[in-house]
Amino acid sequence: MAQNDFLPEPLPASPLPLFAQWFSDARARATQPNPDAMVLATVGPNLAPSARVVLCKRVEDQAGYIVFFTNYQSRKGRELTEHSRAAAVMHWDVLQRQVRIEGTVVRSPAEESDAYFASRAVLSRVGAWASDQSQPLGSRAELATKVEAAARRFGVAPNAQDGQVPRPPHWGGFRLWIESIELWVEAPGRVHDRAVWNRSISRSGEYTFSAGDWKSTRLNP
Ligand SMILES: Cc1cc2nc3c(=O)[nH]c(=O)nc-3n(C[C@H](O)[C@H](O)[C@H](O)COP(=O)(O)O)c2cc1C
Ligand SMILES: Cc1ncc(COP(=O)(O)O)c(C=O)c1O
Repeated sequence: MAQNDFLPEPLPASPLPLFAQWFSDARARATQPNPDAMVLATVGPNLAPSARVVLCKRVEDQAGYIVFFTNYQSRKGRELTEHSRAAAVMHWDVLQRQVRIEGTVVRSPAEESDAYFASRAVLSRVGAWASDQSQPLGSRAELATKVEAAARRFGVAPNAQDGQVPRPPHWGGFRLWIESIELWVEAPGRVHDRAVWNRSISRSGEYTFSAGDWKSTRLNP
């Protein structure tokens, strides 16, 4: 990206097409090994925040949510089940861009999780059965034994390229519905370009929200 390629003036009514463009720019330019990586923050007991990296597997810019996949019994999975509020941050250093998202999660429909799980490498599918994500583990050898047992259960050889491994019921997607999104562009002298868009959303179905209009605000850096 050219330096000083700032946010449009006036700001667009919806930030989502621009966000989707930034996300696809980062993937197309392969700016880093995992350009779809984002830090995901959740709320734990006593309102303590916790954060970790996950991969953003889909940007749904028409409806206004993003999707990531994980173990529903992991720490993040349990925290999101208890408190549905979450925040995510993407940063593409080479593009001098940052995106901050805040919103509410719902689990993805089972068919969508099935479809994504089926697209994963077979050993990643075996691993999802073997790993009780975020639970204590005695040793690496203990995990290797669990991986071997899961592979045997589904008839998958150690060097297999494919196999029939169904999705574990405790593994699937979350849709993070966007209520607030900030787009940030780096600028010389730390005089960066920032704008935030907010909207209200209300649950309209098991997986869906209806959303009000966006309100945009430029911010000091
Ligand atoms: C680049 C990268 C991508 C990752 N993507 C995912 C992911 O999409 N889903 C996931 O469950 N864990 C992913 N992880 C592992 C998580 O960061 C984390 O270690 C794990 O999910 C356990 O988090 P928790 O104990 O907070 O639930 C990724 C880690 C890295 C470094
Ligand atoms: C534990 C775990 N689950 C899920 C993912 C999501 O990516 P993929 O479905 O491409 O394996 C990752 C990516 O690093 C991961 O580490």
